[in-house]
Amino acid sequence: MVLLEVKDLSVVYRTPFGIVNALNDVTFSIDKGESLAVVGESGSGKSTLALAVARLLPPNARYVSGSIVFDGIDILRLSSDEMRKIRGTGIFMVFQEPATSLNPVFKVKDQLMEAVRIRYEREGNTFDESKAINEIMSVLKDVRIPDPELIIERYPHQLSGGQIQRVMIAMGLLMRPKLYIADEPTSALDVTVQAQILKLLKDLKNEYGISILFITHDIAVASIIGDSIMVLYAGQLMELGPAKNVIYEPRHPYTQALLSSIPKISKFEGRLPIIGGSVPNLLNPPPGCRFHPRCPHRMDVCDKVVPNLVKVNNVHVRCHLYGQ
Ligand SMILES: Nc1ncnc2c1ncn2[C@@H]1O[C@H](COP(=O)(O)OP(=O)(O)OP(=O)(O)O)[C@@H](O)[C@H]1O
Repeated sequence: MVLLEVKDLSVVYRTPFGIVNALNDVTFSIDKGESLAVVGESGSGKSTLALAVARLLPPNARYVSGSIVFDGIDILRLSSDEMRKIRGTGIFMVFQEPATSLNPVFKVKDQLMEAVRIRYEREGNTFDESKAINEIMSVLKDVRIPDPELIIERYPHQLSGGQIQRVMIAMGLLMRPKLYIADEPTSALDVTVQAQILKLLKDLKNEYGISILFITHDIAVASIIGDSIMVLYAGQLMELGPAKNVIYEPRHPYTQALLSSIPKISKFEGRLPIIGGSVPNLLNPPPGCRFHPRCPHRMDVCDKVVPNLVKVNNVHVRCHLYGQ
């Protein structure tokens, strides 16, 4: 069953220097209980996509086209109040900087209590403090927080990055959203903690049937967390499909280049140079395929015509190598 369906989504930012074309015609869906990892270099539009889905784009952003249907509701048509109700309960988002997601003046316990209270309210139940505390302790154990009794009495600044991240994951679970959006939630953490949190997210996805939209610049991380992977480049969706296909039979030259930087999981070891050049300035994106200036397989057509998204087996790819 489809939970989130995004069609032809384009987003721009207005800036003093002109219009930044951050997302162009992005189409994808996420089923209930499925995870999609979005991967691409810095500036490819990943955060813009996550914020667009949660309707948390900054004021200088504008939806140019497309639709976002969440749980059967076209969320671009909702009022801010209606959207607020969906956020937190239907859609929960953990930001890149987890430290800024918690309120510095309240103890962890109060903030988790509030999350439970919001859910009780949504479900039409009367808030019961002792029941809520039991639930909080049980979820903190699920997220492998050591000494939860001590942690809940602390303020956010008294926690480590890994602890804050786990508290945020716990908060998401207490809210029981249908869609959990995580924007680079592990990138500030050390590798061991990153691996633990990814495993935890996967376990929780399976246990609670939560859908996940996971943003990362690291295709190795994407391959761990994503049932499917979307490769974004300069605001264009380049490849989208089941993780195993994208990782083991990458079709787009950009996906291949991303994979060549982690030879261990790729059969492309040593066959492609590490990707040269950088993501273009989106005030003035390259015409045609936005990857063409860096592409080792560039053809005459590539700087003239935007390739269509074509289906090759069960993967969608936007590249002239695969026809129009
Ligand atoms: N508030 C903003 N105003 C103007 N331009 C913006 C704004 N936020 C992002 N951009 C631009 O939009 C494009 C996409 O940015 P976005 O942050 O979505 O990419 P990203 O892939 O998430 O990158 P990163 O990994 O660095 O966060 C970039 O060119 C960026 O400079």
